Amino acid sequence: MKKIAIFAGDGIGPEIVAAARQVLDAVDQAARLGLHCSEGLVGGAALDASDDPLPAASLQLALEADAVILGAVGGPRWDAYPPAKRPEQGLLRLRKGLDLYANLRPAQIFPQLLDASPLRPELVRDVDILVVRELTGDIYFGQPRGLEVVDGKRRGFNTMVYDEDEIRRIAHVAFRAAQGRRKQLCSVDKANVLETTRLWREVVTEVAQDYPDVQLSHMYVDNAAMQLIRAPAQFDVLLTGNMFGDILSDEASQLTGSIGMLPSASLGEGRAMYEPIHGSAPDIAGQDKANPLATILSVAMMLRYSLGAELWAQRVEAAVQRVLDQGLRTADIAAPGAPVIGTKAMGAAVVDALNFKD
Ligand SMILES: NC(=O)c1ccc[n+]([C@@H]2O[C@H](COP(=O)([O-])OP(=O)(O)OC[C@H]3O[C@@H](n4cnc5c(N)ncnc54)[C@H](O)[C@@H]3O)[C@@H](O)[C@H]2O)c1
Ligand SMILES: CC(C)[C@H](C(=O)O)[C@@H](O)C(=O)O
Ligand SMILES: [Mg+2]
Repeated sequence: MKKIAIFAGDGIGPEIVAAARQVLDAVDQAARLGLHCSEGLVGGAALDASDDPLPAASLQLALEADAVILGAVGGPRWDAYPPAKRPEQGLLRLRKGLDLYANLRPAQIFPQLLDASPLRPELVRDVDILVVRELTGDIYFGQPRGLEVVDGKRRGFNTMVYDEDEIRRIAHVAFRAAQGRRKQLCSVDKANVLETTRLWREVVTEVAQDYPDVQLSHMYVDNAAMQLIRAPAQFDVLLTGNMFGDILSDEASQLTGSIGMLPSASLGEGRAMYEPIHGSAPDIAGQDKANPLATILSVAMMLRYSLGAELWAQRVEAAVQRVLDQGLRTADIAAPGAPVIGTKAMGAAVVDALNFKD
């Protein structure tokens, strides 16, 4: 038996997770994986119930699970909460508590959606990028941090910090990933200005010695942000820190047509969480409009990385291709004026496509 902890979270979280759960249940039944799924609270939903965005019981549930699925957290309802009590802190503490330092965010082009990308089809056609984002360090977690009043003036401060071990372990993940792909790794930093990322560049260069078959390049983050729009097909694996990875992966999602298409795996030693890269989308929450495919593709990543079910991962990915082939579109990936379907119908269509026999 494999234990799966599910945290739907806030906003569109419960809607996209319900759709992904249907897919997971269908696979579980067909493949006899023997999954045992338990639901827990994180984010705003947890704050409402317990005044803590990550209650101890939720962390425990995640620690005992073989894998975790997370929808999304946050929303305007909790915006005025102090920083440490915001829903997002629940997610960050969950990632840290499970030591999920490697966040893999694949930006893969679906040929059916070439028209949905704001970029010209010839620019994105050959895009296949894996963003490897460090997830438990950087300015997100550095101390000291805070808000204070100095000489009558309000001041906010955070600390960007990486030690060499943190950089080395994520670099190894990225090099190994590159070995299984096109063997090109671009490490993104701001080494011209920031000490942390100067160390980043040094350590990544040292780690490269262990991977002579991988071609390493370095790029400043401002240039990388520009190159992702100018010529995105030049990238294979993009290795970067927590904050740059957050921003660049949202940017990369647009190459695919929508942030609603980008799944992710957050991996540690023997632990893993699967989460779409997008947020709780308060503007469309509760309206059956959200695209559940990023979450469904995250389930495919879970089948691959945590459940040893590669064949079923491929079947889920093929089912997503099939619904796109059928022309089924949620609003975010539909051409202007074209018919759209809702979150529930998209989830059901993927389940149907799973059962489809050629
Ligand atoms: N992993 C997470 O839980 C996570 C990630 C990002 C943001 N957030 C939180 O979510 C809240 C909203 O943040 P935001 O608006 O900056 O980012 P967002 O990703 O929630 O939404 C940005 C835009 O993308 C759209 N969008 C996002 N996911 C979509 C989907 N599946 N289908 C269709 N459209 C989709 C939204 O409607 C919105 O217009 C904030 O509280 C933020 O902190 C959480
Ligand atoms: C909600 C927030 C903490 C989170 C992050 O910055 O990591 C989100 O933007 C993401 O990309 O998963
Ligand atoms: Mg983000």
